[in-house]
This record gives sequence, structure tokens and C-alpha cells, in this order.
Amino acid sequence: MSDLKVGLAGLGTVGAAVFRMLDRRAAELAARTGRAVKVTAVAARDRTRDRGIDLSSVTWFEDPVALAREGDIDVLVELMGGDGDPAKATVAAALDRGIPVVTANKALLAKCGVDLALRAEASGAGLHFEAAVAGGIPVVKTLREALTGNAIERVSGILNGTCNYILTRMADEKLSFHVCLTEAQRLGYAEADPTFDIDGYDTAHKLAILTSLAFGTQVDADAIYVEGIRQLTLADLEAADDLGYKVKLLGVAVKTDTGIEQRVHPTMVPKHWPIAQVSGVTNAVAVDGDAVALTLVGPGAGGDATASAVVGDIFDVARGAKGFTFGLPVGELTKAERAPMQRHEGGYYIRLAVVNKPGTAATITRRMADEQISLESIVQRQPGGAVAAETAHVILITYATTEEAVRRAIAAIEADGVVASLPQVIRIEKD
Ligand SMILES: NC(=O)C1=CN([C@@H]2O[C@H](COP(=O)(O)OP(=O)(O)OC[C@H]3O[C@@H](n4cnc5c(N)ncnc54)[C@H](O)[C@@H]3O)[C@@H](O)[C@H]2O)C=CC1
Ligand SMILES: N[C@@H](CC=O)C(=O)O
Repeated sequence: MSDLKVGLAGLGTVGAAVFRMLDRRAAELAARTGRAVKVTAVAARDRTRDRGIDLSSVTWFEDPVALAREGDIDVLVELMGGDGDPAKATVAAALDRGIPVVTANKALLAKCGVDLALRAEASGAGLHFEAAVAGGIPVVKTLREALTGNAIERVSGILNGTCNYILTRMADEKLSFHVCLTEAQRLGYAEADPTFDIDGYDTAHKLAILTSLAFGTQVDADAIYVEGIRQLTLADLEAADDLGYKVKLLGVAVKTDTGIEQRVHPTMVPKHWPIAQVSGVTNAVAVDGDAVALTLVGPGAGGDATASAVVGDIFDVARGAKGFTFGLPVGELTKAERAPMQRHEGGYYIRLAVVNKPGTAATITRRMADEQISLESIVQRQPGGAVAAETAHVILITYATTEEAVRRAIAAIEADGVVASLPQVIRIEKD
């Protein structure tokens, strides 16, 4: 069989790692596919940068779209990032030409997944994206192929390596948020714009893809309730620890009576739960099917981990694997009913910085009772440092209640004038 000529658009953390891995694993890939897999053309911004890879024998394109349109390639690997052009135009140009695409770009898939899948169907070229969700964990193929026999009820997990790295180091080493974020960037975990990580959007992009694969729906990132981690303080992580929990940024998609509830937010999980032990850049994805429930755990970000998934997809292209982008023809993907977040039920951690005067606790408990919210505990803490002595932190842990009841109670407490700054709310998952 002929060689598989690879066109690589983007030579950053992941692109350079893919280049090295294809080189390192060349003999194995050739033996398994019967074809030599070779990078023949690349597109990146900076020709002069030393990436520690030998680009002397590849054709260099200034414009990634030109690489996709005109390059002498059999597969286009998009590793530039971004949900617009040039990534979108590059992927579209390759698919329209009948060239299969491998991408790690979850932002692009979350925004344009349906359009790109239609193009893939029209031309018969595959669109492969294992690396777009949870880095090195093969969860896309698991959901799209291996678990086809299951009706899926819920898919959830830790889907962002940067956030889990930050939360782990803050909690374990009492480091500041910004020190941890800078380190995650240095290690190549964070997005080019790290606000996508820390504000929860990267997790939402991945959850949108998982939801489509699990429930046969059209990718719809706008259907997801999203909160990130930038508002979390060391005090919250310490309080969670004292109460027997770890804080994780979870993405959850679950079938409910009113539709599919999709949410991304910091979550307190009991310390004894396996997911609480998932630390650093590691991700975990739990899938609850009617026949099989399982959790996949592995590295969620970083050059080599992500390259592992990209190279697996290139291998699929080399061996001629076929299939629908999201497991079904686009015409059969349904538009998911959205379950409103206000109906979400669960426990809540609520930290209020309150005016330290008689009657404050009574006001708070009265407003909670007005909303039929039962309190598991109420603790007053006297934070040191920046908070003035006239204020105290009151931490409430509720039994299961609804989002709308919590929001109404907090609004009433704020209107009572006993709160000194914005309340902190963290949802709790428990046995
Ligand atoms: N870094 C990670 O751990 C993971 C990254 N991803 C995804 O992989 C993709 C690449 O990520 P990284 O390698 O981390 O990004 P990066 O920022 O390190 O590299 C991006 C590369 O694309 C090139 N590029 C960007 N815009 C370009 C343009 N207009 N024309 C030509 N070249 C352009 C840059 O020059 C650079 O070589 C993104 O979609 C990201 O979300 C997915 C999983 C994990
Ligand atoms: N920035 C992302 C990279 C992988 O998807 C993350 O931290 O998980």
C-alpha cells in the first residue's frame, strides 16, 4: 500500500509532540497498517522557532487553509485551536476535498460540529477527534463504538486538566490560584487563552461532545450551564476539606424527566469517592449505561498524552476505519430537550461573608426555612487577613434542595442587608 502523507496544521505543544511520536513509532505504525505514515507538509506561524524536530524534508505552508486545499496529503491534522478561522476553514477545506481530518479542537467541534460532520458525510471523508475530550483517555471511541449496546443515563467527570491541576495544588500545597495557573501554562496544559480553562468553557466544549455521543443529540454547547473555578478561594478548599469533601470542576450530562441536564461547575465530592482521588492533570470520565457503568481515568492534557490520542486517530485513518462523526448520521441526531438548571436538585455549600451582629444567624436560617431548605450544618468562621473583624464567614451545608430555592433564599438574605460580599455557592454531590 502507499504511504500515508500527513499534513500537520499547528506545531505547538500538541503538534510538535505528534510529529515526534510519529517519528518514534514509525516502524510500529507501518507494521500495523502496512503503510509508512509520514508528515510531508506542515503549517505554523513561526518558521524560525526551534521545536526540537527536523522539518528539513517537509513542505512548509504559510497558510493552513492552502495546506488543506492544495497540499499533497492523505490526512489533515488540525492542531491550531480556536473555534473560528483559520481552524474552521482548514478543516472544512480538507473535508470538502475528501481528505480525512484528525483534530484535537473541542472548541471548534462544540461550535461547528454539526456543520463539519455534514461536510464529512457529504464527501465521505472521516472527521476524527479522540484527542478533543480528556486528552489521552480514549473516551470518544469508547462511547461511540464500544458502548453502543448500552442506553446511557449519565456521563460525567473531570474533563479539564488545567483546572484539576490548579485545584489539586491549591488544596494540597496551599499555593495561590495564579501560581498554579502559571505552572499549568508552562507545562503545556492550558489553552492558548486560559480563560477557556478556568471559566469552565473548555469543560463545557468537551461535555457538549460527550453528550452528543452518549445521547445521540446534536452538539449544543449553549445548552450547558457553566461556572468556572476562578472565584474559589483557599478558604473554600480548606472548609471543604474540614467537612470531608474535595472540590472538583465537574461536567455532568444526565437524563432527567424534563430533558438532559448539562452543567459544568465546581462540585464538592466526598473524599472517599474515587473521583476525589483524581489529582493533578489527570481526568476521569464516568459513564452510566444500562448494562455497563465504568470510569476511565488518565492524563487529560499535555503534549504526549494528547499526541497519543491524535496518533491513534491517524492510525484509524491509515487502516481505513469508517464511521459517522458522532456515531449517527447527522440527520438522525436529535435536538436535545434542555433541563433547566433551576430545577437541579442536590446539596449546597453556601459561604456568606456576613455583618457580625446579633440576629444575623436568625435572619439567614429564617430565609432558608422560607424556602423549605433544611440545613445539615451551619458553622461560623472568623477568617483572618483581609476580612475586617466586623464580618464573619457563615458556612451553610444544605440537605438536597433545588437550585431555584437556593437562589431565592440568597437573594432574600442579600436584600436583608446582612451580607458583606458576594456569596459563594458550591454544589455538593453525595451518597
Ligand atoms: N495542550 C493540550 O494539552 C491539549 C490541547 N488540545 C487542543 O489541541 C490544539 C492545539 O493545542 P496546543 O498545541 O496546546 O496549542 P499551542 O498554542 O501550543 O499551538 C498552536 C499551534 O498552532 C499554530 N497556529 C495558531 N494559529 C495559527 C494560524 N493562524 N496559522 C498557522 N498556525 C497557527 C501556532 O503557531 C502553534 O504552532 C487546540 O485545539 C487545543 O485545544 C487538546 C487536548 C489537550
Ligand atoms: N486545556 C485543556 C487541554 C486539554 O484538553 C485542559 O487543561 O484540559
